[in-house]
Amino acid sequence: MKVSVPATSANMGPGFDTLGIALQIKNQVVIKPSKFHSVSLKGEGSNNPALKDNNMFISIFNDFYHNLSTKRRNFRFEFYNEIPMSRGLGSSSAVIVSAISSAYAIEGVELSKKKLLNLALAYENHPDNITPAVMGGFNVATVQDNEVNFIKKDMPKNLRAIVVIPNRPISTNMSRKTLPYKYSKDDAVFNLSHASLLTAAFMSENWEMLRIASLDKFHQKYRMKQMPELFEVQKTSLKAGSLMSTLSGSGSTFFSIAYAEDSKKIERELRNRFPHFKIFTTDFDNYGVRVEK
Ligand SMILES: Nc1ncnc2c1ncn2[C@@H]1O[C@H](COP(=O)(O)OP(=O)(O)OP(=O)(O)O)[C@@H](O)[C@H]1O
Ligand SMILES: N[C@@H](CCO)C(=O)O
Repeated sequence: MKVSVPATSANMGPGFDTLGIALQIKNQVVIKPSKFHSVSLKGEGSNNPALKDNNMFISIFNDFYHNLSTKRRNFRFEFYNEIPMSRGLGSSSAVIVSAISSAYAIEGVELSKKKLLNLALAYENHPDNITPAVMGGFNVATVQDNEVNFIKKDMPKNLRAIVVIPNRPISTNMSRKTLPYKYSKDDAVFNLSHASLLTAAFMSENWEMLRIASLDKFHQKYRMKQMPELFEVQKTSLKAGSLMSTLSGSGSTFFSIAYAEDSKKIERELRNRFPHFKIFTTDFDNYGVRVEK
């Protein structure tokens, strides 16, 4: 059995804890019944031996598997990870979503994407990464009475994402602690109006509006101060022709959207300026988690 889950970029500027989009960068796990428990890791995280013993995937998988099954089978878990950890590309959401999906699939128990999303919420209480990880596409999501309510929009083929992945991680938990406890009414109205405009721009495919609509006063500047080069990444990307350029989730990755025909030039300029960062262009994912039995 094989499960794959896309990377996600959350917030998208002003949509703190609300907006998110799925990318064609994936984590994949292959699970096979086996005499003994074993784990193999390729790609991101493979240089971290602790992940073989103390792995968030295995612990969430076991929570669900032990609830769903009376049998005590052992498995071999083969992880192929493309999503870098603690870089703001939804690595934790991908693990949560794939672990829950895998436990249901291995037991042959039906699980709708809507139920999966609500189960994932118990492990990550903001819906902006888990929703696109499950559904794919661009998503607006809110939580009411422990349920995610969302609207999804498929991304068109003429746009690309350009990601700039710094060589240092930022932990989401730590980074949330650097944010103000309270915001002024002016800042609240600023973010409300920009997030609304950004959502309307995606829904109506008014891409030229993104440059203004993606401005934020809630979180980016506080987080980017931890890595001041990110201000230059943003300027370079916008100057080179990106439609928008925002901190991805809690960082440290910077995420830009551009027309397909502009994306390679933007990628080249970013690479020239920031040779020590990992920089590439990718498509959007419109499907979300995929289970192959
Ligand atoms: N492939 C993986 N296997 C096991 N655990 C992982 C994996 N990827 C991420 N994790 C766990 O998730 C933690 C990273 O979560 P964190 O929320 O800080 O970053 P992120 O999800 O990449 O960023 P963001 O939420 O801003 O997009 C890691 O420290 C590790 O505990
Ligand atoms: N909305 C979340 C995304 C990262 O998980 C944050 O900005 O902290």
